[in-house]
Parts: sequence; C-alpha cells; structure tokens
Amino acid sequence: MTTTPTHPRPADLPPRALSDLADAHALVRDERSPSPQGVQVSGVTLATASAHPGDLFVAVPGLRSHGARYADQARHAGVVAIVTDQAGADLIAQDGGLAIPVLCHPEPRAIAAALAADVYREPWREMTTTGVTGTNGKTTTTFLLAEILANLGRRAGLIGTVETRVGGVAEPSRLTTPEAPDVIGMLAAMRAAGDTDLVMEVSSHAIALHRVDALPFDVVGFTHLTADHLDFHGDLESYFGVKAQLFTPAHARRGVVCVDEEWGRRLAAEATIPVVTLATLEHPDATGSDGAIDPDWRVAERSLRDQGSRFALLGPRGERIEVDLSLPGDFNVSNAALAVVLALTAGADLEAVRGAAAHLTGGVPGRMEVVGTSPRCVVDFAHNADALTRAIRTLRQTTAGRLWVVFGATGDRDPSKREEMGRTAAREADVVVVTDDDPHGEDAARIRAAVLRGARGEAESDAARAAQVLEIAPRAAAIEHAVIQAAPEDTVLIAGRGHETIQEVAGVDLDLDDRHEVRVALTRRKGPDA
Ligand SMILES: CC(=O)N[C@H]1[C@@H](OP(=O)(O)OP(=O)(O)OC[C@H]2O[C@@H](n3ccc(=O)[nH]c3=O)[C@H](O)[C@@H]2O)O[C@H](CO)[C@@H](O)[C@@H]1O[C@H](C)C(=O)N[C@@H](C)C(=O)N[C@H](CCC(=O)O)C(=O)O
Ligand SMILES: Nc1ncnc2c1ncn2[C@@H]1O[C@H](COP(=O)(O)OP(=O)(O)OP(=O)(O)O)[C@@H](O)[C@H]1O
Repeated sequence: MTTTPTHPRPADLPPRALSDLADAHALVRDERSPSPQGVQVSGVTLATASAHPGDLFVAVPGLRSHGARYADQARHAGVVAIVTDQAGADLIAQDGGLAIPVLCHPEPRAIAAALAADVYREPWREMTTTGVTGTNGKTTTTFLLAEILANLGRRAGLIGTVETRVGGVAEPSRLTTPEAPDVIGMLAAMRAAGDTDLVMEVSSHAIALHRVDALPFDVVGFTHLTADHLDFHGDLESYFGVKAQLFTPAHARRGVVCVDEEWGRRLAAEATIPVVTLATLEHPDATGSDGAIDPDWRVAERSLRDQGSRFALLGPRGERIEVDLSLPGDFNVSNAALAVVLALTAGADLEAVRGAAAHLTGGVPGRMEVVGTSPRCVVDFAHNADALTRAIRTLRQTTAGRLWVVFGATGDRDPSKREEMGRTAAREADVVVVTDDDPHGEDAARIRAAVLRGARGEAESDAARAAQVLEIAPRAAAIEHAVIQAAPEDTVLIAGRGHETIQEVAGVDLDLDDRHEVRVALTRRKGPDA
C-alpha cells in the first residue's frame, strides 16, 4: 500500500491539559478507563501511522473498520489518550481495556478538527487562508495563487494533491486534503516557519468527512463542477450540495465563484456568504437557464501565445489586470483568473497584484506538461470525461498531424465514468490507446474492457471520422507504442496520472512515472546513435 507521508507539526507549542480539552469539547470519560487528570496532550491524530508520543488518538468509525480496533497499537506508539464514540469505547473494553484515558463523543470525526484547533492554538489567526474547490482546476489554481503571493513578497504554505509546502519545503502528498488534525498541525507548522498564507485544495471528500471543520477560510474559490466521485456522493446534486457547504459562514468569510457554467451560477445564487463572481469564457455555457448573470470580474482579449495565453481581467470598477500565462488551455485561463481574483478578495492591493500577476507560469507537475517535441508529448492529469475533452481540444488547436491519447480508468473508483471516458476519447482524438491507470484492487483487464466498450461504440457510430482504437497494457508499453508510432507532427497526450510516480496494482506499489516513460520512448525512437 502507499506509505503515509508524515505531516510536519509545530515543534515548540506547550501541551494542553486533557481535562481542559474534555471540559471545552464535552468529552465524557469512559468509566472503565483511567482519569484524565494530569495527562498532557501535545498533538492529535486520526491514524496510528501518523501517531506521535503525547498525541490524542481520535478513533473514528470508518468505512472498513473502527479506529478503536487500533487503540492498543496507538498506545504503543505513545498516544496518551483516546477520543472515540460509545461503540469504540465498548470495543476497547472488550479487548481488555487500556492503561490510558478513553473519552467519548457521539461524533468523534466531527470533533477531531476542533480538538486539533485547540491543541495547535488556532494557527490561522496570524495567517490569510484560502481554500479552492471544484472538480478540476484546484491544484493549478492553488499553484498559481501561491506564485502570485510569492511575487507579492509573501510566502504561502500549500496543501493539495501534488505536494504540501511548509516553510517553503515541499513534500509529496497522498490525499488532496488530509485529515483535519494533519491540516491544522501543518498550518501550525507553517505559522511557526513564517508562512504568511495558507493556500489549499478542498476536496468534496474533505468537506463531507469534516477534514476542514474548525478552519475558517478568509476566502474560498470555486472552479467548476462535472461528473466525478459519484461512487462516494451518489449523484451530482449531492456532490454539488457538499461543495456548496464550503460557501457558508460555517467555513468561510467570502467566496469567489467562476460562473461560466450552470453549477457555478447556482452556487453564486445559493451561497450564504458574500460572493464575487467571475466569468472566464466569452460565451458562457448556453445551457444555463439563468445565463444572464452579470459577473463582477470577466476575462477579455484572450489570445493564444506559444504554449500559453494572454488575457485581460476586467473588474467591476473599471479595474484592468493583464496576465501573460505560460500554461496551455482555456481552462488554465479560468484557473489563472480565479487565482488573481482570490488574491484580490483576500485583501491584496490592486496595483501590487497587477505586477505580481503579469507573468505566470503555474509550474504544476503533470498538468499539461510538455515532456517532448516531435512528436509533441504532453502529460496531463485529466481523469474524467470533461477534463479529457478539454485537454484534447486544447492540444488540437496546435496540432498539425494526428492526436493520440493514451489513458485508462482508475480501479476501485466510480465505475460509471469508464465508458464515458472511452466515448469521449474516441470522439475527440484520432488514435485512442486504452491502457491501465491505477487498477488498485480491481482486475485491470475488466477496467480496460469497460473503457474499450465506450471507445469502440463511439468509433463504430461515426465511420466517417472513426478514431483508431487500440488496447495495449501495461501502461509503459502503451506509452512506448504511441511515442514511437506517432509522426513528428502528431501530438501524444498521456492522460490520467499526471505527476504520480506510483501505480498500485493488486495492492502492490510499482514505480511508474508517465514523464519518465515518455523520455525513455523518445530516446528509443531516436535510436542508439541519437
Ligand atoms: C473514502 C475515504 O475518504 N476514506 C477515508 C477514510 O477511510 P475509511 O473510513 O475506510 O477508514 P478505515 O480504514 O475504515 O479506518 C477507520 C479509522 O481507523 C484508522 N486506522 C486504520 C488502520 C490502522 O492500521 N490504523 C488506524 O489508525 C484510520 O485512520 C481511520 O481513521 O478515513 C481514512 C482516515 O481516517 C482516510 O485515509 C480514507 O481516505 C482514503 C485513503 C482515500 O483514498 N480517500 C480518497 C477517496 C479521498 O479522500 N480523496 C479525496 C478527493 C481526491 C480527488 O478530488 O480526486 C482527497 O481529499 O484526497
Ligand atoms: N478549470 C478547469 N476546468 C475544467 N478542467 C480543468 C480545469 N483546470 C484543470 N482542468 C483539467 O483537470 C486536470 C486536473 O487539473 P488540476 O490538477 O488542477 O485539478 P484538481 O482539481 O486538483 O484535480 P484532483 O482533485 O483530481 O486532484 C488538468 O490536468 C486538466 O485536464
């Protein structure tokens, strides 16, 4: 299994008395366990793998097991007390009890954030906090915002899918939004290291699983919404409902919402915090019933420039900010515009932002990353039908030859999107190479079969411009085939895994970096004398 990264913590905070925490958070001692008197708590964790000596272990009922089953393991790691629900306390007692206090709360997952906030002394108080949500674009927007803040002479701590940055030190991530005690512990470490801002991605899982409770965002931003994660949320309406919770006073003070599409317009109308609206398309989605929204900020004068775009951002009081962005794709214009308006809404000075946003690179690993030319090879993280469409259409604009796409679907996640991804690829690309993504615990051939069904069905439905559909596994062989067979004027898009370097197959972690495989194939293509 993937290893759990250790999240940084502040080194020098005085501990909190467990009895004070119990009083403040209505924790009730399980009478079968020792008294909390005299116990000092220096950290909070939800997982034994990240337990430190002196921690409080919050044992939550999970989807697979109850955290209380690991209470003894946590005690051996040095935790000084357990917070759990009644079922957890009973499990601990049945297992023979523990020599440390066990405190009960009806919803231990929901209280974990407040406990961490207390133990780590509400670190956001001295920082500006921004959260970004939406199906796609979170990583790119947060990287761009961190870049703008750096150009303003500030330093942002970062939490997201690709990496976390604490005090300027980057570490790879496992989750997009870690568990609440890890988020708040990292924030305290950021404050201690002198970071001025927190910029973080907020996934829908995080909102539903209380990972950002207790953390007040100064500003939250919304990119867009499309079908994804429906295995977790059930349907789009519930998925939207969870995202919308972030735009309420329980989580944030102000919002910036991209209103190019109907979901964004609905969010702007339904949010219960003040919201600044942003339109980034010249012709917003015509399907919107209330398409007449008059946005506060809008993108204008957009033009393509080599691998990126230039545009102007026009504000409600005649403001004008010109941006030269070196990331390809209309969607990245949206992300950059959102990052600029987030910086302004968080309080940055207009003149200063004008300078700080003049040239933006993003520099996001595995997001429309050009790894080679002739043929042009691009690695992107597009892993749903909508992102795949946008990525292919973006590259089509600058491709003289054929457009190849190499991709697969993830195992153990949302099977409903597999056929749709296949259909999309066959509709948009010229050559579709169906391969493996992360099969996780599922049979890889079965996942490919679902994607192929969609791709072949689409190709057969339009014989005139039928895409060629191939099945090649493993993934390295698929990448090699496409890179070697493509003509110099072709583009090969390798989609779905972006920056990722580990592929999980049947519970085993294999090294696999799409960018490395492209470079190897390009070298082979040139031959031994190259
Ligand atoms: C669906 C989901 O989000 N599951 C999360 C959930 O797992 P779970 O309910 O199955 O937990 P469990 O295995 O039953 O264990 C129960 C408790 O015992 C603890 N435990 C368990 C085993 C052990 O040895 N020691 C231990 O302490 C666990 O930490 C947990 O607190 O609680 C765990 C920790 O509390 C999370 O690590 C786990 O995230 C898993 C790893 C995951 O893959 N989550 C993904 C889907 C996710 O959250 N993704 C989002 C969105 C990404 C995107 O937008 O693409 C993200 O923010 O990353
Ligand atoms: N604003 C956007 N609208 C639609 N698609 C986008 C947008 N921004 C990026 N994408 C597409 O989605 C992919 C993922 O982008 P990014 O990593 O920024 O999103 P994310 O929200 O962090 O994704 P995830 O939550 O899955 O980690 C990109 O590689 C691109 O194909």
